[in-house]
Amino acid sequence: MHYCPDESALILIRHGESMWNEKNLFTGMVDVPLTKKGIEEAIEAGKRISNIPVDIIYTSALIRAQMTAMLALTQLRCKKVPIIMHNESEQAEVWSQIYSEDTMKLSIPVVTAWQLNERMYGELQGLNKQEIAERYGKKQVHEWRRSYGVSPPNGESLEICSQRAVAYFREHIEPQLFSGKHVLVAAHANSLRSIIVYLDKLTSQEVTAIFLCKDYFQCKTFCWFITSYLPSCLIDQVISLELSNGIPMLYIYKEGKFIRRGSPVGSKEAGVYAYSRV
Ligand SMILES: O=C(O)[C@@H](CO)OP(=O)(O)O
Repeated sequence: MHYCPDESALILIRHGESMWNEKNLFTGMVDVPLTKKGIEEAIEAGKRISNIPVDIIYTSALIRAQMTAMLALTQLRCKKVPIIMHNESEQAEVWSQIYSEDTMKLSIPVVTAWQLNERMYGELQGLNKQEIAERYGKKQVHEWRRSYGVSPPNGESLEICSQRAVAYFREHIEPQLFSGKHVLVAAHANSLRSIIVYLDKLTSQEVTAIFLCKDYFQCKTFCWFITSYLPSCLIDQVISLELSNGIPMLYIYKEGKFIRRGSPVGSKEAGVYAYSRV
């Protein structure tokens, strides 16, 4: 499919596997790097979006998302250089100036924002997910992990995480898309889930229902019921709200609407992207 001048692409990528994902530990705002597998996932994600002419990148302030963005960018066909913008102080901004228009044209600004960080998991951070499920019960842990309004002990609920992530998206990222820029966002399971809820205009009740369904998907009879009675759009949402590590999700912004296009797969022809259902 070719790009139309009046549409812009929004690519959401959850970071590749982190060293605490590998150990099945609650990570939240703890800043851990990618594993070797996570590095490979990030490079593979880059291959899948290599034809999309990204104009600007947003990542969280955490290294696993920043590594994912930088590694994915090594695969971009346009061969532009991603440059992390430093505006943590006036001096940082001045001292990181680029004094060449041509060089600027060959670079892609990378904006880091703590508002896109993973939800803060409070007193669960660093603890093993399996052990916590055995200690507090699967239902309680599922509620902490996947409900909309319930917070883990001294942590953020998805709702609280959404308030900061979606506010940032609307204030900083949406205007870029409105102006026709193609945007890549490399972030985390819950901050991206928050943004998808906003893009798909889901209500908090639908989010909770979706996670209840997802939980029962493993149960055969319930699965028969759900696939026979639930609208396919909701079943799709059960799948797409859970972004897998390093699998890009593509939205097209067109005429004031966000259209989910599934996960892009790189194609041989420049400027063309195909997409597969997630
Ligand atoms: O531990 C975390 O930070 C998150 C994402 O890995 O876990 P969960 O999938 O339970 O939200």
